[in-house]
Amino acid sequence: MEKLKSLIPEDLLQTVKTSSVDDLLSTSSSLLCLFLQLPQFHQAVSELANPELGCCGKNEKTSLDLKRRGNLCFRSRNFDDALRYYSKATRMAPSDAIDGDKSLLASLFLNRANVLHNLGLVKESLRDCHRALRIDPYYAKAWYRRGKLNTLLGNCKDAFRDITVSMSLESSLVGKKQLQHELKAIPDYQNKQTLEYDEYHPSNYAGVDHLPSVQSEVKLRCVTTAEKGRGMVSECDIEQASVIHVEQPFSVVISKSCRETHCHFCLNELPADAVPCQSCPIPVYCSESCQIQSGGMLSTNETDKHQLHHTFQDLPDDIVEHIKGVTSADIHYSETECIQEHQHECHGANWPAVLPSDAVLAGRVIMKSINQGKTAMDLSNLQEILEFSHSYSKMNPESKLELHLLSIVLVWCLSKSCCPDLSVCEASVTQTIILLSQIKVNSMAVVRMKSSGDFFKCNPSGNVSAKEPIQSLEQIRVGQALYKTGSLFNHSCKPNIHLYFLSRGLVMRTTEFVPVGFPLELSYGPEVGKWDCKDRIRFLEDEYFFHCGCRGCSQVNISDLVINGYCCVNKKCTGVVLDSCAATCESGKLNHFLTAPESLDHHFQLREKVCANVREVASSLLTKPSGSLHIEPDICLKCGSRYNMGNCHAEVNKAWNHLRRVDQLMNSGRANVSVLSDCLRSISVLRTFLHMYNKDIADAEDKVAQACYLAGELVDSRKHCEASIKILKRLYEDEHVVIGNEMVKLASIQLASGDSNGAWDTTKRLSQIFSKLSENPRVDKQILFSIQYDS
Ligand SMILES: C[S@@+](CC[C@H](N)C(=O)[O-])C[C@H]1O[C@@H](n2cnc3c(N)ncnc32)[C@H](O)[C@@H]1O
Repeated sequence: MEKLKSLIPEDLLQTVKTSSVDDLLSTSSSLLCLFLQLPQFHQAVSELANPELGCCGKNEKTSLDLKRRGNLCFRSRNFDDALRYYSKATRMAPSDAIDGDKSLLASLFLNRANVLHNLGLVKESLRDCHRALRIDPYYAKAWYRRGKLNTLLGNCKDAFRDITVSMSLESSLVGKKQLQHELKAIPDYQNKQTLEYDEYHPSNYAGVDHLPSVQSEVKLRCVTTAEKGRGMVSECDIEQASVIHVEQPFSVVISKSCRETHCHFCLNELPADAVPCQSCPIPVYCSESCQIQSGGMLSTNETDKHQLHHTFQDLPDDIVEHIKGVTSADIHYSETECIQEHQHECHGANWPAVLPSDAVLAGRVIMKSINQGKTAMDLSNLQEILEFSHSYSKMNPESKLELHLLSIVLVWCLSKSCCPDLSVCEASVTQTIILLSQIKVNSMAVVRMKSSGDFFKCNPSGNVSAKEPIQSLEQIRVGQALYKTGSLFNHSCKPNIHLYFLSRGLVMRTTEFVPVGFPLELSYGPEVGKWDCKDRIRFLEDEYFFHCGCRGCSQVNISDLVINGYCCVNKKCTGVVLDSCAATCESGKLNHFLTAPESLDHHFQLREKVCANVREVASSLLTKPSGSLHIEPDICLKCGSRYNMGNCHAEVNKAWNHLRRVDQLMNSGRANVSVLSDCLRSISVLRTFLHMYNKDIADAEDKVAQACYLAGELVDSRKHCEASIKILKRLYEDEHVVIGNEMVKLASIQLASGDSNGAWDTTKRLSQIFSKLSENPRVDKQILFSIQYDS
């Protein structure tokens, strides 16, 4: 993009950077005219769009080379590396490539099945045998391995049939004899039931999670207001933790950082036997079901049924039926289920691998609209059909230029690599710029909760030393998706709904009781308690182009008063002192303070139900009549004492620098007892100057807990972790996920120190928190596991 930018004359550059949405046809036209005449442009885009110049096609030679390396690793019993090489080789192998007298792909699946078997991954290994047999039904070794694996799994009837098929394909007498021996070794198969269905058939191991149902009584309505545009409100009273909305995405794309670790369709973590796209090496899927729904084809060789009968004519009918059952590609999806979002990307060109996720997502939206016959080939009606809002005119100049360049490149790439009818003209570029700006404000990051390391692997008996970092839950961004109705929910820094994802699906639940007529709002990122008010406002202006006027940003709340607050000079006073920056921001809210409409007062009282000692922090402010409220910098909000901040900023910064250094030492595994005394000194400095509920102290306590844990000082570790939780409880509501995350750490410390009763209680509490927020089986499973382990 930088190269393209340098080709634009200064006056055109300025016109583009200062353009409004009404100027887009003209700015797109001028840029297109310029670029289409320039050889440098043609060279740059042909490297992206021309499949001949791309490196995103299958490559037999590379696949064979990877297979050879896999074989070497296998021979030296380095199974982990062998698995990696074989998996890479399956991605590069063309479906028609032959190695010796076998299909390359089938032999790779069987080799990988051997590795998986050696790694103890029996089910995964069985699935790979299945894949090999679907491609080559006459693959004796694959039938043999399948038989061995089925024996291991107790599927004796299947094992008997598999080995019988393998024996019928074996030409040598010695081999036949040996297999006969194996058959006899299968435990009393006649008396064992075979599985009702083949558990390892592709149609039976779809990785996609099912979405819960919306509560039947829940009714939502879309309303439009001058401040926020469209938004969703409740048409009835809605109880806390009700599922209010579920939705599959209009379009979705995997994050670049997760391309090797997560399924490109359902976005769940990849199993060891991931399957590649049939036509290109870019995506990998957790199962055939995801592979097909994404637009790929099943790796199969629809063998002539006649020939099958002929080859296996001496075998009994039930075994021939077994062969047909195992080798057929019996997995069907209706046209609506096959989303085919990837199909246009697998022509070998580089652009899907190189362009940013936003652009790949835009490409998917465009191709979906074209394939469904909804948009013209100059995309002129794209904006109307999508109906997403956008804020192009409010974007910063650099972003406007970026969007122009990206749109021209994307339209060119789509047209040259997969959709020749798509016209590269000012209309299509204009619509693509609008689409990209819609993606900016409407797309959601699809996230997953991930625990660091094996969850609670410490021994509850307490005799395991704490060498690993404390267990914690973190969110990872696995994809980016557009949801048509989901995008109508506005933002609030004090949200009343929480969203989570199951596979690609979006689920929204209320986090509190929502009265009829009240807006249903989620957080786009910043939340009261997590960020201070000015940072939240700045973030939303930069990323979403609006000035937030939610109740968190327009009404005084305790969290915003204390989050960056200093303590009062009067050591007996619990009041809070604000610096000038925070005081300006908070006093701006006073106009709105206590002016909420009568009908909503009850709701606010519920929200502001804070424990007595937190209310005390700003008690004078909270008890004064709204007209006489006044927030001044450097003055305690409770007792009015003046605080000369003097060098306290410098002292606080110095303490933080110490703590950051400890962080680095911990990350490089060099935390020891001597760094602990540094930590404790720093905490004590922070506690001298900052208000007791300042978020910085909670963060510092968390770090110190981690350092103590690594140094084996488990009693102190627990003390600091609990101190962090205590502060978080002042800043957030009791059952906020942030508190849950800190409790995960506490439970892990308790387990390591042998306090199984404490860990049991903590785990129950955090399980309650997570179960209110999510039905994500991955998170629940982890929590459940810890409970079972401990009990
Ligand atoms: C995902 S859309 C939400 C739906 C949007 N209101 C509509 O009409 O389509 C995000 C946009 O809604 C508006 N918005 C959302 N939350 C807001 C808030 N708290 N205050 C002001 N505007 C808001 C902003 O324009 C933002 O860029």
